[in-house]
Amino acid sequence: MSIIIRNLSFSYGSLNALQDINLALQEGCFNALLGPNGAGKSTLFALLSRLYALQSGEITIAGHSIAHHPAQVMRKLGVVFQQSTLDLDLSVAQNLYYHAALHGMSKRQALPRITEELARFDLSQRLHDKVRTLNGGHRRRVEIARALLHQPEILLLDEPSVGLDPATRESLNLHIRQLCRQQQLTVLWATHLIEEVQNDDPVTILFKGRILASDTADQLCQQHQSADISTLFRSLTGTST
Ligand SMILES: Nc1ncnc2c1ncn2[C@@H]1O[C@H](COP(=O)(O)OP(=O)(O)OP(=O)(O)O)[C@@H](O)[C@H]1O
Repeated sequence: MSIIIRNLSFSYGSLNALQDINLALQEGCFNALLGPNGAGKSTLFALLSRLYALQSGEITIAGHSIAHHPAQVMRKLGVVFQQSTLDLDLSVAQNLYYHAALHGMSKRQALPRITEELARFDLSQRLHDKVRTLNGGHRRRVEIARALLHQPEILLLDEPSVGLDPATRESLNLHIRQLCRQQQLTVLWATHLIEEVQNDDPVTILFKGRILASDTADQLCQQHQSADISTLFRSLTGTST
């Protein structure tokens, strides 16, 4: 299941944050959305997750138009926002049960899902701890576990590794890649860190609200005769990340 975006534009007053975006994610893959600060990544996430209403263009998620079938879309989608939305004074369990309830799951239905996701992230022992006592990497893992509770087919992550140390960033990135391989999860991972992108990833480079390039990192480098994705990014945008 994938996301298809057609002719999407969005402005904040006179500022065009996204201009004529056309994009189809590769199913079951780690799709990277690469752009410097202000490129429009968070605005795109706000539209995909229905925080913002569409102004123009169309988005189809897992075959459903987000404008016409929002409930079906939300069932298929998991979202991890840039800023943490965990309640620090609730336990991990309380945060997860609350989210499960929002998706219509009873406590009895939620418990095996919570157990499974926390085990996957090596966090089973922290179930009854307050989120405040977890380090940044573990909080991120809880947020991802939460986004996966209702078994979405597509997972959106907006700069999930910001503020984490390099080793934690890498392990999070590898973990998400494993989910793509094992569960055919379709992932959209927004980042401004080029080292988080691998050569065979489908990559979209967003700059000042426009898509400058979209293909696998390898293909893009070949097409533009660039030594690597970092060099290509610099030559296309005039900036380094
Ligand atoms: N609520 C808002 N009101 C007005 N302008 C906004 C608002 N949110 C974002 N913008 C502007 O829209 C453009 C795109 O911002 P956006 O946050 O989507 O980019 P981004 O790629 O996510 O950047 P960052 O990595 O810094 O979050 C920027 O010029 C930003 O200043």
